[in-house]
Amino acid sequence: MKPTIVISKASRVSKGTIQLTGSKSECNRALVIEALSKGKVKVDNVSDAADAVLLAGILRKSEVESLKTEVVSDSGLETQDLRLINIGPAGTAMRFLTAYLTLQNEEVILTGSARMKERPIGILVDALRDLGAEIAYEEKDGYPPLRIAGNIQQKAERIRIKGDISSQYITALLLIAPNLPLGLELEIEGELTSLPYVEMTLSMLQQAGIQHNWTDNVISIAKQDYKETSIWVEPDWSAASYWYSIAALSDEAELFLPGLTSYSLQGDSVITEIMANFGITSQFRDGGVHLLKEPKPIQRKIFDLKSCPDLAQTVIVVCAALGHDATFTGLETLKIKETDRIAALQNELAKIGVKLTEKGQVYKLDTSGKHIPDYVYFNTYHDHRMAMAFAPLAILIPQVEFEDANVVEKSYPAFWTDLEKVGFSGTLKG
Ligand SMILES: O=C(O)C1=C[C@@H](OP(=O)(O)O)[C@@H](O)[C@H](O)C1
Ligand SMILES: C=C(OP(=O)(O)O)C(=O)O
Repeated sequence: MKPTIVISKASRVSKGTIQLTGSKSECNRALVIEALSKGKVKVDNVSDAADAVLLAGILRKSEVESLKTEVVSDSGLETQDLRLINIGPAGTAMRFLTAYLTLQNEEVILTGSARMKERPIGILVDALRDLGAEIAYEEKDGYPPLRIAGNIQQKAERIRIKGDISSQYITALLLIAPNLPLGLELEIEGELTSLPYVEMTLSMLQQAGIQHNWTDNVISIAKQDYKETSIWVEPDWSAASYWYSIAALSDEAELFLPGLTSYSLQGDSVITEIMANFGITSQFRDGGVHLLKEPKPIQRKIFDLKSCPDLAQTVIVVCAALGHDATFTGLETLKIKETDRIAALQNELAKIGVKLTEKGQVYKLDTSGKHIPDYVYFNTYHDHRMAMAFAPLAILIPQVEFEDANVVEKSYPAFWTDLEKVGFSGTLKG
């Protein structure tokens, strides 16, 4: 049995300094760039996020298992060693490695957690096959596990890819582009979701000396060499968002998050603008950001989160907790993340009497039935963000318990201990 954790907070004042770990998104890109640059590019401030630690282990070749498989060759049935790479629940690692492994000179099986086997990857596999890669599905078409042959024989340089399901497919292709013999011209079809993540990829490639051209819906990267440099991974703005919720739900708040800047590569830094609506000012000074609370009536009623899907749970839970009815758009991709985040939000918000209803692509939050019980048990659905987005509710609810204390490790292992620094108490059970 996994331990649960019970969280409470005696006062509604939140003050303290929290040093956040490195961005999982930046770190995973930097690690792939490091590996493909053959050591020319180094990564500085590697994230503690489990997804990043795992990817670092794989790319730096310590976390691999060997699998005995039987193959038929000219001399009959033989046993062959095949590397089995299991990336657990790490979505970016799954997508980035799928592309990366087509360039390596061995055949591998790439798999993940039970949930990963439900997260689609067909769009990326089709694009890689169009380039010339050999990839086969081991179980269900369109989903991991994959058997990736390596040694891509590139047959096309221009390919098309759908942009509205996951930007991670596009990032995966852009990351390998400088190493493709013919380079890459990627034509993005339809609306591009999670746009800041593609911009992050291109900026990080640029830091590594890789130039690109982006005209209309075509991104081109020629075959080219990396420069010798090191890439510094910024602290994680998605993790910072939970501190903004804590400030928003507190009566008084003064929090300092060192290392965060207003010119971050991370689109989730838009949390500063979103939370300004909830009376949180962000002052960038002393080498970080100070969060200060000035209570004010909330005006904004519509939130479009297409560019920052990882903030959806944070913002929706804050609105629910403050009894602020609002409309949300841009949530289409949430159903294929660590869990179906729409269903998970609906189930858990119902525990405080709040409804999230879906009408086409518009989601409405109805807080008219909101109530604050003395105790709530929240399920976490193998989703770190379900735990972290709901934890600030302990400011309003005397005791909140979470199904799986370890779930936060995916992106923010120190989350529970950091909460203690600002007056929360946490007790592990089981
Ligand atoms: O590229 C990245 O680092 C990410 C892109 C986003 O995914 P989608 O592009 O699938 O929305 C985001 O939700 C994920 O947490 C990280
Ligand atoms: C969606 C997320 O991660 P991934 O897709 O990398 O599993 C996330 O961290 O919220």
